[in-house]
Amino acid sequence: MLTMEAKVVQWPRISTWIETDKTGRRPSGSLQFAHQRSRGHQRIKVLISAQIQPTGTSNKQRPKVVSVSCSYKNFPASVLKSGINDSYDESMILKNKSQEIEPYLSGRCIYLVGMMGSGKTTVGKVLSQVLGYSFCDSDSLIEQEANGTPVSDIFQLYGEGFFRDKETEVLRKLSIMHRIVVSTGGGAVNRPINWKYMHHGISVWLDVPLEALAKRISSVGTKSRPLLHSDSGDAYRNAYNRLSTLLDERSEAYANASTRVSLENIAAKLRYRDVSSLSPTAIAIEALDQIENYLRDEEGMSFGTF
Ligand SMILES: Nc1ncnc2c1ncn2[C@@H]1O[C@H](COP(=O)(O)OP(=O)(O)O)[C@@H](O)[C@H]1O
Ligand SMILES: O=C(O)C1=C[C@@H](OP(=O)(O)O)[C@@H](O)[C@H](O)C1
Repeated sequence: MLTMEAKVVQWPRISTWIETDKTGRRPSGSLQFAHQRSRGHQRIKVLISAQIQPTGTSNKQRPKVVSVSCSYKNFPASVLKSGINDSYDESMILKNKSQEIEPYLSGRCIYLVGMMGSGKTTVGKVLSQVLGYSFCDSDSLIEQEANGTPVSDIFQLYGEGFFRDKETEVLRKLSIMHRIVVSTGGGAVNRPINWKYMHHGISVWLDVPLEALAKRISSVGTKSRPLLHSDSGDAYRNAYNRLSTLLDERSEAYANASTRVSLENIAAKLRYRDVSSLSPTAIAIEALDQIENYLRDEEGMSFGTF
């Protein structure tokens, strides 16, 4: 989005006056201007609106512009200039973005990968809803296949190796399916065979700072996450230390994903101090942006004007 902002600044010339509304002797109302320009195969359209109000009773007083907004690619000024600051904007952006991208996915599944607590389930549900996809949690499928035995019990009763085999089996079955957003288990990235299956679709690595992961996990508890479970000590510290070791072991494997969504990058773009204020919707928007970039690189696709 930062690059979009730069593009808006680069082309200040306004070519078309779309609408003007002046009432009575004292002007008030709104002005809208659009500027279109071709860039390669894309047409870029920037829309600038100004709300105008009279400042007093005297006709000599000049009207004042009370707000100026600018949008580009359906991104309103709040996003382009000062970040996403309202959930209505976010929902609209997400909806528009998903409608743009969905046809180019050709039904391919989306696999969310990332550490425990990175938001694969939370963000995955948002994405599936806007794309009109089904949602699947690979841990839940493993539990179903084990007659409802929870993941933590599977680990305890049969060991991690057994769980990993089931995980691979579930990913193999999903790889021939379409139109599903899959939330994978945090360790699914370790086996190369799992990548073979996940590369049937598009994978998205949710890259979340350790502090945020440990905070989220220690607040919900580690009972359902056997690799993090500990009965004693400081929950945050324990989770942080264990996650840190796992991340060291897995970073390279996560980087196999088709795309990466860095919460630190989103927070920086939106000028948030830290990632804890980022909503699942804002993260889903970035995921769609990254998927769009991936599709463009992959196919050299020509997306329509936005
Ligand atoms: N953007 C977010 N902001 C704050 N909390 C979140 C966010 N995304 C997820 N969470 C919380 O973090 C915890 C783990 O999220 P979850 O989606 O289950 O992660 P995963 O499926 O990757 O293990 C849940 O309690 C969830 O509510
Ligand atoms: O990171 C891991 O190895 C694991 C993550 C868990 O899934 P979530 O990432 O959904 O918590 C679950 O598959 C299992 O406890 C192992």
